[in-house]
Amino acid sequence: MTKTKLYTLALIRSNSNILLGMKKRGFGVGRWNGFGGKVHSNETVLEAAKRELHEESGLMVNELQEAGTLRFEFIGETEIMEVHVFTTNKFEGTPTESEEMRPQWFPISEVPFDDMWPDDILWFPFLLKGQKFSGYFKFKGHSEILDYTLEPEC
Ligand SMILES: CCc1c(NC)nc(N)nc1N1CCCCC1
Repeated sequence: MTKTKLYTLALIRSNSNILLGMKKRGFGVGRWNGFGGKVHSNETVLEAAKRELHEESGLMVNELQEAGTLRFEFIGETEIMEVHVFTTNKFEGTPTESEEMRPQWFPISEVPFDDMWPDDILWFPFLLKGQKFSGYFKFKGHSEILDYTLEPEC
């Protein structure tokens, strides 16, 4: 029986820059990504997004904008990962390295897609345009997308 597990992902903007973190251990290690993780049973998705962002980057936010929803199937695994993507350009604090992530600002024109999850290059344009999106990706291993759907969502 396929189970869906909730995750968050927060992408922080500042003018023409975006904050990414180099994952230092665990799932996705060695790839740049936004900040996020699992939603705990005693919190909302939005609360989890703010908590994970603070834990992984040191930044504090009052508000996060919903940017989109991504669902991931990995061949051979029963769990569907449902990732709620958020963004904001209003934050407090200074990006600080954590045990999980090493934060770095990138100009939007220099997002290191070659060192990110392969789906990111597909949905980033929606995020950067402020167009909400909904996507479903079927992965074989951690680097091959077998098929996917991705559409704007009102
Ligand atoms: C593995 C799912 C995933 C993914 N594709 C496969 N792409 C990006 N950018 N982030 C992902 N998450 C973000 C939430 C925390 C887990 C990793």
